Amino acid sequence: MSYEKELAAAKKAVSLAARLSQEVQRTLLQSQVWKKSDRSPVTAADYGSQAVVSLVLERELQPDKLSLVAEEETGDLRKKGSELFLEGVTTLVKDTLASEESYTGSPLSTDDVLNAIDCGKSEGGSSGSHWVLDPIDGTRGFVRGEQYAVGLALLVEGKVVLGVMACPNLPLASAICVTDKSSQEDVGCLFFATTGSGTYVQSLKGNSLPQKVRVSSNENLDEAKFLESYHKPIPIHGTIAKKLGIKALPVRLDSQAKYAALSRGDAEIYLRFTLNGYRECIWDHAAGSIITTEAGGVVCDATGKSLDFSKGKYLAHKTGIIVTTMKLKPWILKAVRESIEEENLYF
Ligand SMILES: Nc1ncnc2c1ncn2[C@@H]1O[C@H](COP(=O)(O)O)[C@@H](OP(=O)(O)O)[C@H]1O
Ligand SMILES: [Mg+2]
Ligand SMILES: [Mg+2]
Ligand SMILES: [Mg+2]
Repeated sequence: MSYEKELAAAKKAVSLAARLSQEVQRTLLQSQVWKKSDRSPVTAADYGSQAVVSLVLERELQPDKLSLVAEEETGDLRKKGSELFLEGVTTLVKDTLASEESYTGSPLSTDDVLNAIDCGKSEGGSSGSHWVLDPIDGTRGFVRGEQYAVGLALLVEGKVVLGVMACPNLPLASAICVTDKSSQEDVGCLFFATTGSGTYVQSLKGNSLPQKVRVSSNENLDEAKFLESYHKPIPIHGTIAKKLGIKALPVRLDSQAKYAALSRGDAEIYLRFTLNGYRECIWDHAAGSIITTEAGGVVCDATGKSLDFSKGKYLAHKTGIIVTTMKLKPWILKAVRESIEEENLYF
């Protein structure tokens, strides 16, 4: 199956959500950053992006029932005192949809926006088709004015078959080796992949044709570049990198932009070990994983097994996510195994 119609709808949804998020990022004030019950940040862009993607998928695909597994919920938006904020989100969604010719003139109420966000309550699973959405991944990076992504994937019978990811602040040239000023200014990437058809990137501005991307062919660990999350140092990453003989310091990036950067060869390794038994959500990895594997990369857990997206909203895996190239996988897994043993870590 080619998933042509689904891909076109997903690209449209993600591009519009990215447009909304860029608008918010330009004018965001610290006072507009809310805290969720787990203390993590959320903004009008997280809610607005989820509403836009939900509404666009609904309008473009007109499914009997849209099944969407998405990060945001409407509990806080429905509380007393949130009315102004909700009005603001509704205006953002309305203006974003109105910027698309085919959607001009459709009325939209705050209830429509709340219902569109609530549409993301599906639990996913191993049967049927489910869309998986992280409306703003890397909200911390978004708030700092740095990297973030809008990640949308389609799960069919428990397998990711399509992924689209917008990285509005990622240079088209490279996330790491920015050589001249013009390549720094040319930012905003849209990555997409469907099963068996490879991974492509195009400018988010829509002014270039899609280019096929491949992971790095570098086998020399001395020169390998390694990515990790921005927000928390994870000691075992350093142990693994030292064992591998990697000379460069890790490059810290927020969001699934790490998967996208690796898919086009900006870096060879992305390690994601977590502290305190944190459970990974599927929306943090679904789009990124297919974008990497379709570009010839590998995404697995600390034991070398592929990630399983079929168990509901959480990933079922042995702690530690490893993203790398086929060629380097055996070396990384060996270093991971030895580091886990040496540090007496039992996951
Ligand atoms: N303690 C933790 N360990 C690992 N991931 C965490 C975490 N707390 C939150 N996250 C997840 O990590 C994501 C960001 O990943 P990264 O660090 O690669 O930028 C967050 O996505 P959101 O920003 O969408 O909430 C959130 O889901
Ligand atoms: Mg996320
Ligand atoms: Mg998010
Ligand atoms: Mg979040």
